[in-house]
Amino acid sequence: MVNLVKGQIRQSLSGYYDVMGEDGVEYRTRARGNFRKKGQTPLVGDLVELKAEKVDQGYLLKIYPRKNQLVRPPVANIDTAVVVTAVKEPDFAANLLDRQLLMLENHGIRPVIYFSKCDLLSEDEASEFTELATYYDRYYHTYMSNQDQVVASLMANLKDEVVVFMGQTGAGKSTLLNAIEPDLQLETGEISKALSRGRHTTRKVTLIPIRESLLADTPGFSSFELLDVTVTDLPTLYPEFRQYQVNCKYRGCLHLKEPKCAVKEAVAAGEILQSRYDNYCQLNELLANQKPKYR
Ligand SMILES: Nc1nc2c(ncn2[C@@H]2O[C@H](COP(=O)(O)OP(=O)(O)OP(=O)(O)O)[C@@H](O)[C@H]2O)c(=O)[nH]1
Ligand SMILES: [Zn+2]
Repeated sequence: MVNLVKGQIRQSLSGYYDVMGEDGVEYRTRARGNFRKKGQTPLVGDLVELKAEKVDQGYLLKIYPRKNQLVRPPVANIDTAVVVTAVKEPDFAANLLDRQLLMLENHGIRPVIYFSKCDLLSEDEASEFTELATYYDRYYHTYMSNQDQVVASLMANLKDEVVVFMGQTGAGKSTLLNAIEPDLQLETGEISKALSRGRHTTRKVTLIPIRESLLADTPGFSSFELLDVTVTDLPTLYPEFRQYQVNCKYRGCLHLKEPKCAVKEAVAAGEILQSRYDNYCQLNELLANQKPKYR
């Protein structure tokens, strides 16, 4: 008897896709040539339909439309990305954090911020960062690594979601994933990673069920590519701009040189963080000078 089942790809490894069926059964499947012809590659996180004579001999029939997808890690239908950002070592860079937040907003992925290495801050620096974290927390859930029960609060926020971890190299992604699930035993630190380079030659991506969420065990990297965003869409990716722009005098105000701009007034009044606004102006210039893309 041949079974037709709907499910979600939970793991991809050397051309095999392990699918958790809606019937609670795990199927090992392959993609037939029909996907290649269409130029489609199944991704972990994909909602699929499959046919299986035996649980280890299924094949994928259909991939349902994705709500989003990332390149690194290659995962589809992501609900939330935890942006791991070191407050020190490497030095905190507000514009890097902001770019990651924008990229995620643009993909329809909810960003959550995790400030790592807070234990390295002096008392003065710590109070400065707490202020910064409080600002970001108004618009995104924000955690500081030295908070009490930080892993438990973070995980409570990620229930029933597909979650990826991202951030600069050395930010502490593997360390955080290990704290969430010690069984992962991900290597941390540059030296141990350098020693084992080349050992893991197969590319495996897994969504692991941990405390009622599905976590990608492969951390992602920050993307420094130019955003695929128009100059007019850019300000809509800043939640605090969205909040103030209704009071701008001009419709479609880009908050640059326009008079009576509520966003600029909020920056001047210290209600919007100067670094966020400066970063916006920089990106606007970058996008405005970007060569048009022909598709
Ligand atoms: N003091 C302190 N060190 C940390 C913390 N989190 C991570 N580290 C250290 O920072 C270094 C990098 O951490 P990793 O977890 O390997 O960073 P990563 O983001 O996975 O790095 P890549 O795999 O290179 O992208 C390691 O030496 C960790 O021990 C923290 O909260 N406090
Ligand atoms: Zn404005």
